[in-house]
Amino acid sequence: MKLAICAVGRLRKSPELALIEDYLERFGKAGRAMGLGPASVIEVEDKKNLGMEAEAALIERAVLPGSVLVTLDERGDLVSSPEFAARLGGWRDAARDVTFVIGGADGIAPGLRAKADWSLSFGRMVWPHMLVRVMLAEQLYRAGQILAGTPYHRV
Ligand SMILES: C[S@@+](CC[C@H](N)C(=O)[O-])C[C@H]1O[C@@H](n2cnc3c(N)ncnc32)[C@H](O)[C@@H]1O
Repeated sequence: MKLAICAVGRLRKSPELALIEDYLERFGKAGRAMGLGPASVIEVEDKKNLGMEAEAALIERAVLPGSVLVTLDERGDLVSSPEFAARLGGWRDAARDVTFVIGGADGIAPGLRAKADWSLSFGRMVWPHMLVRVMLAEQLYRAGQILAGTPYHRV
């Protein structure tokens, strides 16, 4: 099962990048024995600044073929970490790859949002897209730990 985080904009060397790399590496290592992952980051960049629709076209080209399309959106579903883990486990059991899409400064174009299989919210507040990448990477690692039954996740 492959996972991709498809995001708008290039993340340069930064504390956020270090966190993302760390969580995704740990997720990949722990997930190998469970058929979870690996997870990679695919960055798209609208160099001409043509806006949300142009970004959406770039994102659609980068989506893993045949994958479950999940948009990260403050208007999406609010779920607990165990619920998120259960979804991930279900996709794994169904042999589905998953692409998570994080929008740029203007968000995700409505047309692309309408194509999503699921929309996930990290709360009703709007977070900077670089932080959303970090939060998603951590939740993937956490989900792997929940599915593995380790004590990392405590309620
Ligand atoms: C700065 S936000 C853009 C917000 C924009 N006003 C909009 O209408 O979507 C950039 C991206 O971060 C993600 N994001 C921001 N806050 C989020 C939240 N609470 N839950 C899930 N994703 C979020 C979304 O993918 C969003 O497109």
